[in-house]
Amino acid sequence: MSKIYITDTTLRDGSHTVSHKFSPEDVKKIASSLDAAGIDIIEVGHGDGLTGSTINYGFSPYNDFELVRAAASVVKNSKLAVLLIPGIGTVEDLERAQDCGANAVRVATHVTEADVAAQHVRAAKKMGLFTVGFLMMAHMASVERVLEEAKKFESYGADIVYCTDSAGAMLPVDVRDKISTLVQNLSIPVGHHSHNNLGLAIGNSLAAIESGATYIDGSLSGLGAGSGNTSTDTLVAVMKKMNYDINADLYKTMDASTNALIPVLESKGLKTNTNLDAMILGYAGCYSSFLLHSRRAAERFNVDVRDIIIELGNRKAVGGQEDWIIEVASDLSKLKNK
Ligand SMILES: C[C@H](O)CC(=O)C(=O)O
Ligand SMILES: [Mn+2]
Repeated sequence: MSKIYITDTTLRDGSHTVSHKFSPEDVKKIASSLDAAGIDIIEVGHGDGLTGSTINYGFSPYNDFELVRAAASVVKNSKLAVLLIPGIGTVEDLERAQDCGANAVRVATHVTEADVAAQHVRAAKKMGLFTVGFLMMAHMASVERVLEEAKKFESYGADIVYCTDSAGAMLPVDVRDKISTLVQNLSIPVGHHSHNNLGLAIGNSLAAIESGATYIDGSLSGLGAGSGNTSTDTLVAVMKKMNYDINADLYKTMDASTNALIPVLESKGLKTNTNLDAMILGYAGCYSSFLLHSRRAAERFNVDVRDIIIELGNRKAVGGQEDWIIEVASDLSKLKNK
């Protein structure tokens, strides 16, 4: 199985959800957690890309360059990306973003208009940036047309090309058709970016991976435009469960949501209905009604509730065996204090 690389777009697509009001401090908190979690690429900036802060797309109190600089001050291992939509941002903006610490760019165009990105992709490559061609609204074009446009990005020198479901309108069968055609006919890697408007983001991401995509987007707790993006947290859990080779660490990715993103959202009066302990029930194959008792046992024995749930899954506990929860928590506590 090929290695799968994850791009997290909490700080760019997720920016739509906070009306482009992530501050440099918010960016530092979230980007450092994503970096610590082993996320391969962290995208930062206005939701509509570099210099998107306008009357058309919504003003941000912070400019993209401040945000990139804030992320660059904490990111040690991940690539740091910006999104550039030719016509909104310019090559000069990209140079400035690079000066602030960006080392990757996603050049985004409508799915039938890759032509407008030729000079931006060539300039980005010349600047030594990791360069992604990002074909938006991919549901609107036929498989053949998506391939034709993707080939343009390849010919301009892009390192990867994305088939982007901007409207969250694609069904798994559409994702399979488009991604497998790109994979079979391009010599550069293929990526996919989902939106969850039909509740299909994780399923479509998996369909993309099973069709040969090796770059997948997510965002913490699924934060993003519309119903949000593929949740990076869930994506990492599912990929680990399926034994895919990824760099991200499951607990640290969850912690990035719980300890970085959620407090930032709460500070802005926003809430998510993320329930990551429940996600671990699915990861571990543990009975859903065990969650409440597991949380209580975690507190009582001062152990991580996720470890309890995973161990209950390993021991194949079923309904009626709730007493095992205490036993597992006690065993984990003894191991911890050994
Ligand atoms: C500018 C858009 O928000 C880019 C994107 O994430 C998408 O098309 O989806
Ligand atoms: Mn998007």
